[in-house]
Amino acid sequence: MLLSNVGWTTFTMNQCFKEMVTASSATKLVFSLLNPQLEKEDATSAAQFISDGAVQAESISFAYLSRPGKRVLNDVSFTVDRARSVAFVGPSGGGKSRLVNLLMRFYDPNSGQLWLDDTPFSALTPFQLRSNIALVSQEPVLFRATITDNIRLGVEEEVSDEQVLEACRLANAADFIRDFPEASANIPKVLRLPTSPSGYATVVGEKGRSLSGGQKQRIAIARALVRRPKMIVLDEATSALDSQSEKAVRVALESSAHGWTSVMIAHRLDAIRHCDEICYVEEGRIVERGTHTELVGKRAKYYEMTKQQRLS
Ligand SMILES: Nc1ncnc2c1ncn2[C@@H]1O[C@H](COP(=O)(O)OP(=O)(O)OP(=O)(O)O)[C@@H](O)[C@H]1O
Repeated sequence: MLLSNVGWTTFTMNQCFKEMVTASSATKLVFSLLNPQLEKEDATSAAQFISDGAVQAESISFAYLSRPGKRVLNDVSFTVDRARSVAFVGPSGGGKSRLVNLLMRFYDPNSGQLWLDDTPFSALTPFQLRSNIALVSQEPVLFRATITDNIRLGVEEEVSDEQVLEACRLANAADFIRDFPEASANIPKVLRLPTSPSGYATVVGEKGRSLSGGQKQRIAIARALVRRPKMIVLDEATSALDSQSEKAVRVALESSAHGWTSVMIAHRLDAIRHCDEICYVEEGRIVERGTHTELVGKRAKYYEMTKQQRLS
């Protein structure tokens, strides 16, 4: 999503990555290519911003420049307290992904304001914001590098092997990674995990071609977790998992157990029914909100969705 938002083609990125050896050098290059301004801000800015993980949207509206007359978000307000979870559901085209775009500050709202704790988004640099919020999208971008390097990608500070393993365990990825062959002939020793040499040193093909959709999604979740974010945004991030695997990830990621805040978007209601609050988004507005039980009790739009999915 980030790549498409700045207009880079996959072809260009592939060219860049052909000669890459380590993820850390790749990361620096990617970030500077994607947004030179970010690097500048980074160098001159601003203290690191450490959030509690509470987010608030106050009457936000948004329209694309190409369609100024059509508000894809219209007077949307919500609050997610620290370590709580909120889900956005609703029909296709309702505006859920636009909300994620605003939360990650890929765009700014035309009116209204978003807050991270008590600080308006507009007072934070993108770097300050994104170092607190990790996004996992439906189709994560993986690079031709080892699984470990794909997971460590973008993290400036030291990430230990144990942290990588723990993140993979939570993301329900540890088992399939352990069973992968190590493509040892081509891997410099320095890239191998001493604690678990097999699997993690496997080089995934370009764009993660050698992995299934569900495996890519779980690696992307592990990548988000090693950043130790205050907030995790899951945009259809488990859509390719079977229901057993999705449940394992969901239980492991419970916000209350880890202290992070989660924002989830999903079409499969099974994946979000446990959230503290569920918002039904339609035509750019939140038209229903409450817990799963409350919304089912309303016998309205959310309830209809549960019926379509045969969910009780
Ligand atoms: N780049 C764009 N320019 C103009 N309109 C856009 C653009 N991207 C999305 N839209 C419009 O914004 C509206 C909201 O789209 P959005 O992707 O947020 O919906 P969604 O609820 O996430 O849908 P889905 O569940 O299918 O992912 C849609 O009407 C869509 O056509």
